[in-house]
This record gives sequence, structure tokens and C-alpha cells, in this order.
Amino acid sequence: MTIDTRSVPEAPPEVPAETRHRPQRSVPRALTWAQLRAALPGALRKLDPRVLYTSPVMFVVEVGAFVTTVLAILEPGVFAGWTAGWLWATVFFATLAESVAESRGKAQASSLRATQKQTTARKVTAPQDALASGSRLDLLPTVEVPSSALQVGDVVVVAAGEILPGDGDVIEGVASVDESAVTGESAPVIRESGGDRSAVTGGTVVLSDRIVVRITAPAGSTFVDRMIALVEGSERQKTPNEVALNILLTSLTIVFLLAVATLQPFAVYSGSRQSLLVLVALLVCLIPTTIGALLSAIGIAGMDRLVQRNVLAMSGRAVEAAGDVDVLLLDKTGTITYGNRRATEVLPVGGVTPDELAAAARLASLADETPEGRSIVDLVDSHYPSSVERGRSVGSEPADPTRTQGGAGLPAGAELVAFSAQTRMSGVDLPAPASDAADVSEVRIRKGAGSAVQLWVHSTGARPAPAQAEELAAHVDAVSRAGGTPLVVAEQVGEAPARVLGVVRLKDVVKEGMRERFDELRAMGIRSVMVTGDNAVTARAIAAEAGIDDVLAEATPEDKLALIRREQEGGKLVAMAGDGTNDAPALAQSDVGVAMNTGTSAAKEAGNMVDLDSDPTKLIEIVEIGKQLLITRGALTTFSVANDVAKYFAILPAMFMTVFPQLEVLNIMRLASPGSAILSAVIFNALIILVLIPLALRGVRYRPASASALLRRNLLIYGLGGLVAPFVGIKLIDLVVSLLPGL
Ligand SMILES: Nc1ncnc2c1ncn2[C@@H]1O[C@H](COP(=O)(O)OP(=O)(O)OP(=O)(O)O)[C@@H](O)[C@H]1O
Ligand SMILES: [K+]
Ligand SMILES: [Mg+2]
Repeated sequence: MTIDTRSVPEAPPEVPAETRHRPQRSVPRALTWAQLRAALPGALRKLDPRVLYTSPVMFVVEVGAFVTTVLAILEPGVFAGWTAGWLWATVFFATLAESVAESRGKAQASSLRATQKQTTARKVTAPQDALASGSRLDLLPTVEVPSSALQVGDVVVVAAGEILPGDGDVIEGVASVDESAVTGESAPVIRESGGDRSAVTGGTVVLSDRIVVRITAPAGSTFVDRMIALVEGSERQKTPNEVALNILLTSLTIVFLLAVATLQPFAVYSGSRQSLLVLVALLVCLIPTTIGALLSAIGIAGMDRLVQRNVLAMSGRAVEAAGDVDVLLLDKTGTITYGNRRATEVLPVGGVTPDELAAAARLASLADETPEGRSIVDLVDSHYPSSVERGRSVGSEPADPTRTQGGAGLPAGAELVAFSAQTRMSGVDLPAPASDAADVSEVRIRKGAGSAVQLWVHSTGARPAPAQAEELAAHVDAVSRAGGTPLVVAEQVGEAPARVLGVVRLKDVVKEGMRERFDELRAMGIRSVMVTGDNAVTARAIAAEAGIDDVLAEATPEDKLALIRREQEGGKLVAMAGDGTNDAPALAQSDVGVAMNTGTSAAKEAGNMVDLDSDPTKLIEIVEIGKQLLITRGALTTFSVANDVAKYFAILPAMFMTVFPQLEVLNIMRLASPGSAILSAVIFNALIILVLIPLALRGVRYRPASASALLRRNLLIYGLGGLVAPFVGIKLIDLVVSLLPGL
């Protein structure tokens, strides 16, 4: 049985899915009562000091709340009771913020868990020999095992209607797969061996055909497992910026702690000894509680916003780096184009007939498991049937039926020269047929990038006539100018110099809407560069069509890596979008490495983000979210510190008014009494956290603008706002609090 590649729906069925900016997953944006209620248990659990100590500012508040509670019990009173209560409220609002931020991911996690059903896998019992000899795997005996028992390296067969039992790479066959459980996108995608679309995800469903998959992730640490951990926030680690900010906040807390501690001797000396209760209240009002309470929620919400856009960020550091990206590198095939390059035409040179060229191209592709190779066989079989006969006559023995699917039709002893990104060439070495005739000898056929094949031809001693070289150049140029990939086909018989037979045109289509999106990136100050293994003319044609700034053509994986290192040494932050195994080193080296979900597992492992929509321009959203994260954190820090400064003026006059009546001039707010003033400041300090939770979750609005303009705007809003807000807020609260009997 052979796998009929043509039964797969004509490509590209996933076309619109990859660039369509579909409505985001339905999680309510505004804070609802239901969400608050759902977050309540988590918020209470987080009050545990063993959990809370990671946020030093809030830990100090909790200690303060505890101390004031003891004081209120020892010496009950309205002021003591209310202060203790509001200090607990301060801590609680902080844990609530974090819990609400986390609860948004929990809904997603539970829908993902639903895909993790225990399934039965059909495991190939002894794949080693078949793997070594390249023969068919799907004909080997299998045993049924539970999916949880699968190990890395196991080989399983999955047919239409079955659920993929784990993460892996397709090593044989091609199938359409429904990945909606993971990506939320209902259009099926093609998964096939050999190319850059070989990765499959456990829990997704095979819709047509039959594939053989090699398992790449142990049960329990699959892509979906990692996705769940990610959206739940359980794997979240503090990012470098967060750590730095936490150190700053901790230092400020220590400074204020010392300031409040040294206040008492002065107070005693001036005859106005302060109660411990008042000192604690003063301390809490002075330390940066607002940002301390919201810091973690801001980070979680940023990650969550990415998930809403179908991007999985494996590291928070990458999200922050995205906010400052200068250069975006993209590979061409599968990233800017749909990636199912199909052979559409053969263009012979030097008197070679189309049938001759087609036959050679077919022979060179029979064992080529890449999509390009398969598409050549398809083209020749359907459009040049007479050449297939000619191809057969080369061999003297019938083909070995157990050979790999593509290898059927090749004579015994034929040796495959597999495609690699380094050589940019593939082909076949055919043995001399067993015959007495003296003129039969072995035949070598090569196909690949023009420069690579021409080098090979040259190495056999061939010196093509200028007229023929020109004819070839004209074909290569014509295909390239149209944005196609020209594959040059050449043949060597015996030890004679090789000769070029012609060109096969591979066509690929640029994904929709690229141009507008790259324009947008430019407006954000990000330069886009296409790095491709394809020739310069094709690269430029595609770059022009997609609206990309720059190209690096004929690039090997090493060249891609070197380009990134060069940019980084120049102080640039580099983002890379790619899908292939040959992109993996570059994805790993870049500061932000976005792997297409359609790509290989190697690419997904190497990057620090995966875009489930396989849309390279998703970087626009990623950058916006990164910038928004940094801006939100900055804005709320500014607000928090400005706020605390303003509280001095509410509390200090109240503390010392009795001994220094001159301080009355500072009491510009005309607060009712010292007790009411201090309590109002404490209440304001707690309420402001609650008020700012929605902003922390939603993020400060980001519009493309220069960094200095953004800074000016934010200083004005959050700096000045932070100074003014306490005066208004504390005064209003004081009006209510002063009505309390017994204060
Ligand atoms: N199966 C194949 N046989 C022979 N040559 C191939 C085959 N596939 C691709 N090539 C040639 O090798 C070149 C490099 O292909 P490769 O897929 O490595 O490119 P790349 O670096 O991933 O860049 P991109 O994905 O942007 O095309 C192609 O441009 C093509 O000329
Ligand atoms: K404070
Ligand atoms: Mg590629």
C-alpha cells in the first residue's frame, strides 16, 4: 500500500488561517464579579507568609497588619481596630490582584486539559532495522500501548480518525490534521515527513491518510503540558527587569523602615512619643505598596495577553526583550510564504526534451522525502506520463516493494543523496545496469539551487558552452524574477563531464496581508530582513512583494547565525521568525525567537515563543505587548512613589501637630483630627491598589511614539496624577471617617 499524497486536499487549505487576525479567545477583558469570586480562594491562600515573603514590600505590610492586630487586641479601640483591618485589606488586595491575573489562564488550562485524554497508541515493535534501511515503516507489526507509556524515540502509526498519542515528528507519509484543540483554528493543516511541516502535537486529530510518527517528548512534558503550565503561571519566573525593580522596592522599604525607626527618638526628645500603631501606619503609607502589590499581576497579565493572541512565550525575559527589538529576521519558505513549494513546470536547455528532463528530475526525486521532492514526482506523473516509462528503463531489476514510499520505482542499489541546507542539493546515484554492453555505466543525477548544482557540474570537469550557460541563466532568472525557486537538474554518465538538463520551477505563494504588516513594523522602528537559502533574485522578488526591507540570500544555517551575532554585537536586539530545522540555531541565538507552529519540533524547541497561528508578523503584537508591559510597570512605579511622597503631608502634620502647632500650615487638607488623618491615609493606600487592578491587568495603552514622548506623557499622567490623587482621595475619605464615633 502506498500513501497517496494526492488524496490530501489541494494545498494550501490552511491559507487564510495563518494570516487572518481572528477574534481572540473569548476571555472577558473587563473585571467581573464572577472573576473576583473565582479568584478569592487563591487570594486567601497567597496570604500565607511562606508564599508572600517573595514580595518584600507586601511582606512588611503583613507583618505590620499582624502587629497592629495584636495591639488592637491588647488595647481595643476604634482607631486600632480600623487600622489593623485596613492593613489586612492592603495585603489582601495585593494577593487578589495576583490571583485574578492567574485565574484568567486557569480557564484556558482546563480547556487544554480536555485534550489530554488517555489514548491507545499503535507502536511499531521493532522500527530500528526499517529505520536503518529506509524501508516502509507502516507495514511493520505494531502493538497497542497506552499513550502514557510512550517514550522518546518510539515510533507509532496514526491513521485517519485517530488522536495523536504524543508530540513527535512525522517520519513517513502526509496527512491533514485538525489542530483546533490546541490552536483554536478549525481549518485543517497539512503535516508531512521530510519538510519543515513535520511536527505534530499530542491530542490533535488526524483527519485523512496515515502517518508514521517518531515521539519526541516524554508523556507528561509535552507541548500541551508546557502550555498548561504556562497559562496557569505555575512555571512563571521573575524576569530580569522584575528582579531589578524588586530590589529597588526592597531598598526603598528598608530606607523607610530606618527613617520611621529613627523618628521615635526625635519624637521622644520633642515630647511627642508616637504609638507603635501610628508608626506602623506611617511605614505602610510610605513604602511603595501600590507597585509592590501589582508587580506580579502586571507580569502575569502580559503573558496572558500573549496567550490571547495565540502566542506561547516560554520566557518572560523574551517578552520584555520584544519591547525593545530593533531587527526582525525571517526565513522565506513557510514563514513569509505558505511553504508548500510545488513543482509546476520543467524548462529544458541545450536540446534536451521536456520528457528527458522530467524523467531525470523524477528519478532524482523518487527517494527525496521533502515536499519539494514529492511535488516533482507528482508533476511528472500527472503531466509527463511518457517520461515515467523512460525512467523505468534505466533500472534492470524491479523495484524493491519494501523500500520507502518515495523510493518505489528506483532500481535496486540506487543511492539517495539526501537534501541538506548546507549543500542545497539532492539527487540519486544509479548503478550501472547488469549488462554486457560496454556503453552502460552508472548515472548520477543532481537537482538543487542553481549555484550549488553548477558548482557540482564544474567539479566533474564540465565547461558548458556560453550559449547553453546563457540559456540556463535566462530560465533561472525568469523563474526567480517571478518569485519562484528554480531547481537546476544535471546528470553525469560514467566519468564523463556532467551536463545541465534544465530547470524545474517551484512555486510558492506569499501569505496574505504581509505588506501592510511590514509597513506597521517599519512605523515601530523595526527593520525586517529576509534570510533564505534561496537565490538572490528570488529572494528580492519575494521581499519586494511582501514589503521587506532587506534580504540575505543563499544563506546556510551558519550564515543566519553569523548575521544575528553581528547585529547583537552592534548592540541590537534581534527577533527571528522561522519554521525549519535549519532555522533552529538562529532561533536559539536571537533574543526573541518565534517559531511557527507549522514548523519542526527542532525549531519549536529552539525558539522562546511559538506562534500557534504561524504568522511571522505576529511580532507586531508581541512587540506591542512587550512595550506595554514595560510601560505599565514604569507608569505604576512612578505613580506609586509619587503617591507615597504626597502622603507625608497627610500624616506628618497629624503626628506632630499637638507639640508643633506651627505644623498647622502644612495641614492644607484641613483633615478632621490626627486619628482621622492617619486612618484616611491608610485606607486610601489600600483602596488605590484595588482601583488600579484593572489597569494592571489591561495594561497602559501603547501607541507607536518615540520613547521620550512616551516618557513625558507618562510622567505627566502618572507622576503628577500620583502627587495629586492622595490629596483628593484622603480628603474625601476623611470626610467619611471623621463621622466614625469614638475616633
Ligand atoms: N528537495 C530539494 N532538493 C534539492 N534542492 C532543494 C530541495 N529543497 C530546496 N532546495 C534548494 O535549496 C535551497 C535552500 O533550501 P532551504 O529549505 O534550506 O532554504 P531555507 O534556508 O530554509 O530558506 P527558506 O525557507 O527561506 O527557503 C532552496 O532555495 C532550493 O534551491
Ligand atoms: K504606600
Ligand atoms: Mg525554511
